[in-house]
Amino acid sequence: MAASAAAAGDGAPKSGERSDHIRVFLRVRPTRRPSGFFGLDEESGSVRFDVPPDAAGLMGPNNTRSQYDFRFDGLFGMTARQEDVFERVAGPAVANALAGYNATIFAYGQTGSGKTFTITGGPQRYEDRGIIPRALQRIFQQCDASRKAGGQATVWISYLEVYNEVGYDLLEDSATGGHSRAGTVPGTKALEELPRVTVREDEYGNVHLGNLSLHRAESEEEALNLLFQGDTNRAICETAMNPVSSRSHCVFTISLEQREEGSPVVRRSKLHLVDLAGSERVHKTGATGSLFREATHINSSLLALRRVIDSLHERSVRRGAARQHTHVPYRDSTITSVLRDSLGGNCKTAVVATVSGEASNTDESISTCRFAQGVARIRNEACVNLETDPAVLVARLKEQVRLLQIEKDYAAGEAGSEAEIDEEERARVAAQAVAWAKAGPEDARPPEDAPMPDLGGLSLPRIREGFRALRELARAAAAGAAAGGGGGGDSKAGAAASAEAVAELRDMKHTLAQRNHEIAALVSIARDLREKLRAGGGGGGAHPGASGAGGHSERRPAAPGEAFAPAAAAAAAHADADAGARLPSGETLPWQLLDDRDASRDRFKAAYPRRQQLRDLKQALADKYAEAKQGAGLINRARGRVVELKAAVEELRVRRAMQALADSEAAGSDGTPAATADSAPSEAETGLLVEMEEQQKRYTSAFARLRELKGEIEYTRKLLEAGSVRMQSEFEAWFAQALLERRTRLTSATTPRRHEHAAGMAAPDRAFAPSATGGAGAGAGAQAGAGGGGETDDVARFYAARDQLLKLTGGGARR
Ligand SMILES: Nc1ncnc2c1ncn2[C@@H]1O[C@H](COP(=O)(O)OP(=O)(O)OP(=O)(O)O)[C@@H](O)[C@H]1O
Repeated sequence: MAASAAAAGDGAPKSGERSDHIRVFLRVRPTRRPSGFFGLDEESGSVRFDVPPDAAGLMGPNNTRSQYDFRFDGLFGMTARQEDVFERVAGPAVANALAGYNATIFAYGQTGSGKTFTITGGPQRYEDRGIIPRALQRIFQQCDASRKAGGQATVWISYLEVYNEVGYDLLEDSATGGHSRAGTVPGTKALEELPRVTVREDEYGNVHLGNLSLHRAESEEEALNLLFQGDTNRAICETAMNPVSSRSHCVFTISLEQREEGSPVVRRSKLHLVDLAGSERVHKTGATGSLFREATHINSSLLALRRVIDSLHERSVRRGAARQHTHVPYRDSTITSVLRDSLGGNCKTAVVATVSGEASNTDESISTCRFAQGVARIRNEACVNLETDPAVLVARLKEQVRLLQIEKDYAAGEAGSEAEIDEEERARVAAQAVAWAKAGPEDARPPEDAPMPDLGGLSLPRIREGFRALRELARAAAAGAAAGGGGGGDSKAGAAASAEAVAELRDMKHTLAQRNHEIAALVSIARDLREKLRAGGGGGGAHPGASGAGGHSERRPAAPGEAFAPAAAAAAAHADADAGARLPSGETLPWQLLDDRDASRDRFKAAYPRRQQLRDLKQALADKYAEAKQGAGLINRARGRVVELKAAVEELRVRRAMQALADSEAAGSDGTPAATADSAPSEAETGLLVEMEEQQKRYTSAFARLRELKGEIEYTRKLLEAGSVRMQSEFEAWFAQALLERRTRLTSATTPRRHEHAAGMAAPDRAFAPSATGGAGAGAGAQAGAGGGGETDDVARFYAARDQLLKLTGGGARR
């Protein structure tokens, strides 16, 4: 569904508006080499950096300070569990979103400090699930509970990536499984193929994200599928991108629409979960040339974020007109536009500042803490977003019109048949009238909007019967309150009827016309609203106060033992190895082996740094399946045993009853008192009952665990799938690069060598022609193989042109 999401929410009735500071948390990524330069006091939330004089160089050449103090709303040390982070940071945000407030959580920190781990989770274990999957679980639990109570709850998902100031929709076509380009993994795309999202601000300052698809998720599983789909697209895009430039912000948004049973009031809210790009200063990226310019460009969006934060603080300390006129430069970058409401607007926001505890990162860690302190000074004005659903109002007014029509007909003497009604009908009408009179709380009259009783058609006998029932009810109620209650039934009422009826009829006609007019106006408002939404003002336009936010994925030089980065892939394939292409492990794959794509893939897989991670996932999945199988066996056995025990208890009870009968007969004959059928159960029976209870407990807990396991298996399976897709995509990138490298070497070789190679290399390029099952995934590389050697030259030219373009645009283009 292509729509657009709207941010902010003017026009909606607002209630419970509150001004809150943005909450800030600090999380330290585990490391084997902590610097020891900082201490956390979790109780007070304070952090102290004490940089020894001999390490002052880490803080820059002109630094004279050695001690830095910061205060947070909460601290998470190196041993903090994902579960704890979720409960403290996201638990309140999820509760706020469910209560109708917009909420945002964003992670800020240098590359590799754990932003993605915190927001999305680790790719290795179920326990490493981050805030997004846990938030989805909690939200769907609540929605299911409210649906069971008769309410309505709808969840929508969108996933935005902001790269180089351009927004991309990571979920386009997810609903249909997506269409990938030839050679990429099905359902995934290269970034440039994803639809661009436009950011537009309306006259009220509301931000609209045009062309961002919103996907309705009926269940937690569907929502997780969307998350994995978006993450996979993100990973594939990273692979295909220039490794150092692959820095982006990502915003996962959960939109909620809730209504309690019978209420026309709708609560709309959004929860934005944002993974920002790495915050390290440009010189640290080690980028040069066009990449340096690109890094600067990306960094500028975070600088814009800082400027917004500073302006918001300035605004908060000013008074009167000066305050009103303080300019907040939201429009300076895409991510600040998207986050507009989350910063200083209608939203409850929390920030997780992530730092790495190693000595070499001390300056970045302090800079991250400073940023968080700035954010903590911002106040947001959050309110519950309530709207009255025009459709429900229209239905209500229609009902009023229907009743007025009936009354009008009656007053005009056009009521239905006057035939007498039988006993059964009389009882039914009386019951309807009494039920209507009793609707609503005790001792109160029926609520004004209680639907009128349906007497089964309007006729005098029915109306009389209804009134009679009401009179009896009133008399019964007034029974204790002395005599003289009711007004005598008949007499004068009929006399004045004629004149009054005419006047009443005129009033009713007038009211009827008014109601019809109101309905027409409301229908027209509803239609306009729908048109506006369709016109791209925002699918989320229905949702007040929306905004997005960005996450990030940065490619850094791979740390020892870390996953293989596409950067390494490219560098590896370019490696100066006469003998062949360099595999991610550093080994060499002989050029000739590239002729055999499958064999090359096997070698790549064997050398793939995330191979162990995939193996662990497979093992975890197998373990969980085994546990589920064992649990199912336990359940079956417990259930079988309970059935057996029940039968045994039943048999003992029958025996006991028969014994009691025999005893009572015997007592009748000799005069001793008889045992009764409900005499105390025997020891054997009690033993059976105790065992039955135990088996039932066993059954219940095994069943609960099995239900949990289902979720764990599903999630682990998705992690494995995502890991496999990523490996495939990295292989495609590496393979395309390796083929290109081989071709380049061939063309630059000496004539005799060229002959020598040419004999063995015409085939390889043909061998690389994309097949139905797995063509080239890495863009240009894919084309390289598409048609043999000539086209490979085209690819070489393409790369040269691309490099030229990158130089000219300062990095605007990306592969
Ligand atoms: N608290 C943690 N516990 C265990 N591993 C962690 C933790 N935080 C991060 N990691 C691991 O550290 C590595 C880097 O983390 P992550 O990718 O989340 O960093 P990031 O800040 O998002 O980096 P980037 O800016 O490159 O996206 C990952 O392998 C991740 O699994």
